[in-house]
Amino acid sequence: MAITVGLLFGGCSGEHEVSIRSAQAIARALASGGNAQKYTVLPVYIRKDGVWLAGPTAESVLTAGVPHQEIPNAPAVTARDRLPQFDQIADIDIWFPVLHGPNGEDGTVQGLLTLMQQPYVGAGVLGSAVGMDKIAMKMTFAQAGLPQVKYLAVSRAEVWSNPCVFPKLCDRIETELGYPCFVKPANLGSSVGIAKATSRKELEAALDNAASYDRRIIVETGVVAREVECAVLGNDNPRASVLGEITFQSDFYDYETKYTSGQSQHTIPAQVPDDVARRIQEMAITAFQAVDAAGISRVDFFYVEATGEVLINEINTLPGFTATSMYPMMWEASGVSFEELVDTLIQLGFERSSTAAPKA
Ligand SMILES: Nc1ncnc2c1ncn2[C@@H]1O[C@H](COP(=O)(O)OP(=O)(O)OP(=O)(O)O)[C@@H](O)[C@H]1O
Ligand SMILES: C[C@@H](N)C(=O)O
Ligand SMILES: [Mg+2]
Ligand SMILES: [Mg+2]
Repeated sequence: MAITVGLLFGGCSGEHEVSIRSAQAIARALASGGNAQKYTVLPVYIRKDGVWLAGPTAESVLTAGVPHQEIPNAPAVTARDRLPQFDQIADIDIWFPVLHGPNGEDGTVQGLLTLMQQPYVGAGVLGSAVGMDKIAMKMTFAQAGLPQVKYLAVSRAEVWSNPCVFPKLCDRIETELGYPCFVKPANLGSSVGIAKATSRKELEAALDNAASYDRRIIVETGVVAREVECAVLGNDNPRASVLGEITFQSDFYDYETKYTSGQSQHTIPAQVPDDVARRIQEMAITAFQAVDAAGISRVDFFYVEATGEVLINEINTLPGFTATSMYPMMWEASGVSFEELVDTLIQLGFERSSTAAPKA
């Protein structure tokens, strides 16, 4: 009998639209070749307001590729409306959370599925939470000996609450990091809410904007470097893909550059010396294990060619699967087709859930 995969997508996150595009690609791969007989896909869509929808609405969002339009003047949503309708999801054998960003890639959904004793693809609560929060992630990477850019952790309260604190905060950033610096909401992805600041005025605006997305904000020294990524696949013995390099004309790899076809170029395998490639692959595995990721991750790096220095930027425990996303492309170039990749991820999800279950 076919395995029913609960394809969980959408979500309360600034990456909602990206999640829909990733889910479309995964649904196609699960319906192709040998996977078509092996798997039945049951789409489960989480609306931006947190309501879970299975059935025809989820199917139509997946087909159309656009978020569900909320009904004007609809009654206020209650906690009860948000909860998944269990009669519709009772047949699911394993969940594939294709959710990017907060409320999905951050351990929240993983916690719910763990409590329900449901197998799922990807990292558990710890790996998802640590991998999502760029401040916790960087502290973990530092502990694991991974080199990274200098950064400062900032809170929304420092940015918003007290007019005397804010100028001092900006002074500290200027003294300790200087310009250019990158201001980011700690818990987000797809470059949503990220800005490069080259002056005090830009820094102030960037902090205010990042604070609108998250209580936790990170400010980093800006580096001039090549951007290289590595895909990781596996549980306790993860393997690293060949590397990919991204190039673009824009100031940095922002949302539009990421998701508009033709705005970025991908070179896979990345043209870097063999020893550098090996070092980056090792660092990717170290990062994966340091945060306790599982199944899947993409690790992003800066390679400063002039000095040979490699700095880790971040890990993504549920990387994008869109047409311009690197994770499936790097595996394709490493000899793992998209169909094989989603099949492997599901098998790894079953394996992980059988070994992660606590002794009651
Ligand atoms: N410290 C930095 N120095 C130079 N460029 C940076 C720095 N931090 C981020 N960038 C630029 O911003 C982009 C997005 O940063 P980052 O990967 O941290 O964000 P993200 O939102 O988690 O992205 P995603 O999850 O989609 O990969 C980088 O790919 C790079 O182009
Ligand atoms: C989806 C996006 N956060 C990525 O890492 O690909
Ligand atoms: Mg990210
Ligand atoms: Mg990144």
